[in-house]
Parts: sequence; structure tokens; C-alpha cells
Amino acid sequence: MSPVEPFGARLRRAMDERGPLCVGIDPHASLLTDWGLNDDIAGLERFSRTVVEALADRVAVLKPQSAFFERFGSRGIAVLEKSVEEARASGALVVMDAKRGDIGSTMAAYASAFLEKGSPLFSDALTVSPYLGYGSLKPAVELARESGAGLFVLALTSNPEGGEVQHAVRPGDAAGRNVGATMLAHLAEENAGEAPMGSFGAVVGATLGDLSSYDLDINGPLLAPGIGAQGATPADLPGVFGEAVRRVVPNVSRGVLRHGPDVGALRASAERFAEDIRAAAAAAWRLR
Ligand SMILES: O=c1ccn([C@@H]2O[C@H](COP(=O)(O)O)[C@@H](O)[C@H]2O)c(=O)[nH]1
Repeated sequence: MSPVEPFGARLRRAMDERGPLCVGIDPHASLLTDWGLNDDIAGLERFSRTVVEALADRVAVLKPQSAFFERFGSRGIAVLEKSVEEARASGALVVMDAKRGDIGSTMAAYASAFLEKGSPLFSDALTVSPYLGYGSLKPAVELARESGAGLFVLALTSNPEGGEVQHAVRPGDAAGRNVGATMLAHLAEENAGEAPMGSFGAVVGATLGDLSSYDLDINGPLLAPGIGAQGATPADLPGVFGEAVRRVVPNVSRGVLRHGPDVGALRASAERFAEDIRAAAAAAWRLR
């Protein structure tokens, strides 16, 4: 059996070939209504299928937000499974945004649900919460390595409330680092020596302004939500991420989804974001 290509390598190639944009599949009740759909399982199914049909063959990453599927119970999860399968079959990498985190023994079960080859919800990567301690994520790190999958660890989230936890300075940390910086340091260790980049990414909000006081050089991807509905723009990316912008996977969910249900309009919106991201990165390189 040939070894599985690690997520970091697959993501790097997808970003180079398709551009780095990640579009969210976030079936908010209000979006279902705006799309002329009912807030029920049929509406959920139509919404998800439309996003996959519109974008899975052209964007690097699709990121289903599990909460909006879980809302419908087992039938919602069945739609989620199908969306993941169809998106991957059409060439998109799927980052499952489920933000799992628990004590190690339970974390192993979450890891098995999302990162074990053959699991119905197997995804290319999973978002995880390290706030039971980074070490509690070990079972997920190990299984991700084995399956060629990846993780995105919440480090500096896009929401204004995140600082209360993530900016707290760790007692006993000789370097005086805060919790967010500590997560970035763990990820840099995880990715050490990997080429073209490691599979263990951080979630770092595009809304956060200049992050030059952080060491974002983790040799892994930086998933950057916050563009569009939360107020950040593609033009903000170089100012927020500096040199690390090359490894940023900018996420837009409602900013694209609000253009549905027309497939052409969804594609046009994603292409506009992708073009603005390209232009911002190119302008930043020219200024160096
Ligand atoms: O720090 C974070 C981590 C995750 N998210 C998720 O990303 C999308 C953003 O949606 P928009 O509609 O583009 O605001 C959503 O699924 C969040 O749960 C985040 O926003 N910030």
C-alpha cells in the first residue's frame, strides 16, 4: 500500500493550483430563508449540494460548519456526510469545522470520528480546541499523522471575546508568552522539518490587526476566518500576517453564501474574493 500523502503537502499543492481560498458551508437558518428554502432537512440538503456543486471543483478548501448540520440531528449528520464525500470527490479538501476538544481518552473518539480513514465523516482536516491543554490533543495529532490528515488548532480566534482566554499570560512561562502564542509554539514543534509544510495548522482570525508580535512561522497553514461578514477584507491579510501570508488559508462563509442560490453568482463571488486575495498578496510582495 502506498503511503498517504500528508495533509500539509496536499494543501500546499491545492493552494498553489487553485489559490488559497476556503469557502465555508454554513447553512444558517437565515440563509436558507434568503435562498427561498425551508429551514428543514430538504432545505439543508439543497443548500449544501448547491455549494458543493458550485465550488468543490475550483476552490482549494471547503469548510462545513458542523453546528449547522448537527442542528437537524441524525438526518443533518447524514447530509454532512454526503457533502463531505461529494466535495472530496470533486477535488476540494474538506476542513471539518467541529472545534472538538476534550480529555485525551474522549479526544481519541473524536479523532476516530473525523480522522480515521473509512469513518463516515472522514475529513482532510479538523478544527480542534486546545483549551483542555495542548497535550489533550495528542490522540488527534497521532491519528492525523497516521491518516495523512491535518488539524487546525484554535490559537487566536477571530471573535472579540477570544482575547480573554488567548491573551492570558501563562504563569511560569519563562518567555512570558500568552496562551495563543503558546499554541503557535506547539504547532511549530509539530511541523518541524516537514516540507513543503506541516499538517498542523492554527486558526488565526483575519480580524485581529497587526500580529507581528507573534511568531506565526509555524511551518504549517494558518486558517484565517473573519473575512466578509465579520468585517475583515482580503486587503487586510498582508498587514495582519506579514511574511506568513504565504501560508494563510483565508476563509469566507457568509460573504460568499449570501450570493446563492444561483450557482453562477456563488462562483463569481468566490472568484472575486480569490482575485482580491491574489492582488493583496502580490501588492505586499512588490513592496518588499
Ligand atoms: O476564530 C474563528 C474560528 C472559526 N470561525 C468559523 O468560521 C466561519 C466564519 O463564517 P463567516 O460567515 O465568514 O463569518 C464560521 O463557521 C465560524 O464558526 C470563525 O469565524 N472564527
